[in-house]
Amino acid sequence: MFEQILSDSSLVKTHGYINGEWVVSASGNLFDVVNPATGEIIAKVADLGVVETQKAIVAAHKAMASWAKRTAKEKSAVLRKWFDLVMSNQEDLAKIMTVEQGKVLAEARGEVAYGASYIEWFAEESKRIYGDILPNTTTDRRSVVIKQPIGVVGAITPWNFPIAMITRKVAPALAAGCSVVLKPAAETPLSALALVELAERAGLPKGMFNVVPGLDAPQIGERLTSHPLVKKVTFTGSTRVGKILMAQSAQTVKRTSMELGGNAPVLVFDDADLDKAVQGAFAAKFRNAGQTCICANRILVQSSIYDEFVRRFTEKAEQFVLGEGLSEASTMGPLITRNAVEGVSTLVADALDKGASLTTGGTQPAGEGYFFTPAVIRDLNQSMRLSKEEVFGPVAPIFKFETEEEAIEMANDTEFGLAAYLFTKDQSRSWRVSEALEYGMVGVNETAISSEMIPFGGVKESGQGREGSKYGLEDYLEMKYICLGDI
Ligand SMILES: NC(=O)c1ccc[n+]([C@@H]2O[C@H](COP(=O)([O-])OP(=O)(O)OC[C@H]3O[C@@H](n4cnc5c(N)ncnc54)[C@H](O)[C@@H]3O)[C@@H](O)[C@H]2O)c1
Ligand SMILES: O=C[C@H](O)CS(=O)(=O)O
Repeated sequence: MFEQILSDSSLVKTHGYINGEWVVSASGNLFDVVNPATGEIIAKVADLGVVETQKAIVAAHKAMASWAKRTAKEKSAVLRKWFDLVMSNQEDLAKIMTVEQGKVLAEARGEVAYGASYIEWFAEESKRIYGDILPNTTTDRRSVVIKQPIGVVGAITPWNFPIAMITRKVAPALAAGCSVVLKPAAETPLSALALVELAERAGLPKGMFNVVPGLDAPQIGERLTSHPLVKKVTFTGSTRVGKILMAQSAQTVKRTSMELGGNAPVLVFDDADLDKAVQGAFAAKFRNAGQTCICANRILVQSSIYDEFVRRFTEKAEQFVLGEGLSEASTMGPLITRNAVEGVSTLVADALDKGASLTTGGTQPAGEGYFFTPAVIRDLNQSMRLSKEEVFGPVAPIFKFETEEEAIEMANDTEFGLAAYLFTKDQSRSWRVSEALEYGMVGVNETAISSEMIPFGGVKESGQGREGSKYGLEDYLEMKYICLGDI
């Protein structure tokens, strides 16, 4: 097994974690965790279901009372200790992530630090939950607003950022005083289980953070969205699943936070710094082998610089070294599954069938891993699936536009609204276009826009709520108005 590459092999956990105990499935079932670079089974994890989810919810509910009695500073200290432990185990966590998700080690190390930054940030924010005293209509009363934890949080997360998508939810939930029942993606449970092991080592009380790995996501999700003790559902994943969870949550009027699908356009105007635009679009496209929700999904380039942009972008794409993420020589890993490769291949074939052309890549190398050579496609049109669908893979469709108005129309022609980017030296254009783009986040001459200090989230069918920043706690707090009469 791969544990021998770790300094602390006890971080590899294969049971669920409920109420401070490592538990096997009531059914005795296990599911395989596969290394996408080799197709090999690297672990067998307990396949938990409704029975265990129910137990986790009850434990989470009971645990909140004692956590609520701790001061903000005491909560902060536990979160800070958790942050310190994640960072001191960064290398092991990165290796666990690479073998189960595939991303190259350098990216995995970066994600561990990025995920840890949310714990650090909310360790501090836990001391900044403020209320309010409001003016009144009479002099014999006082109006007070206090903030209280919303309650037990059900969380469901994706495989593409196996640590950061979890800490971006669990850290603010704990900071706000909420307990959590998490169902991680079945493709990447080991990262989630290592995280909760470190939370336990940090002194987080039992029941405050529970992890329910399981293959039957719909049944676990149904429990989390319908149980009356769960007051909040927070989800990161596809818009398709987000809609299911929102509908299920409506039956008990749960509050939801949804971080859903994306279809990010990159607008490159002819007055842009071309090198900066190529580099920015390239980084946004190929991070995590193109498997991020804010990846450059459509690259829109003004006609006068189109050919030169395509040439320079292609030149960079041809430099990737595909390989297993543990190898320092690799600069791009595999996709998450064989199905993901087939999905990306189908999108490329559709574009080529309708008249587009490849300038590089677009092939499936021989071997057991789920690799796809980074593809650059030119001369596309709006009839092609790549103009509408989220690629979630290393394929860069480069579209041409003539005018600013046409670029904005193309960019907004999608049900998604997560992130968008534009490159221009014209300051008035940067404001004009940023305000016209129907997206929750806009990068101007920059595509590395994510951090724990910004409000991450989308509009339209990319979701609701924000994660991170000074706004991030609000999703886990309820506001209570107290009217003090007879003053
Ligand atoms: N907005 C963001 O911050 C963000 C971040 C990462 C990924 N995503 C999006 O996620 C998608 C890719 O991730 P994915 O393939 O893991 O998404 P997915 O929606 O297939 O799965 C996400 C999670 O939901 C679970 N799930 C699936 N069906 C479910 C159901 N019926 N009920 C309950 N849970 C269910 C999965 O097991 C997984 O844990 C892309 O669309 C990407 O844009 C968005
Ligand atoms: O895939 C979605 C992630 O939220 C992207 S980022 O790592 O937060 O930029």
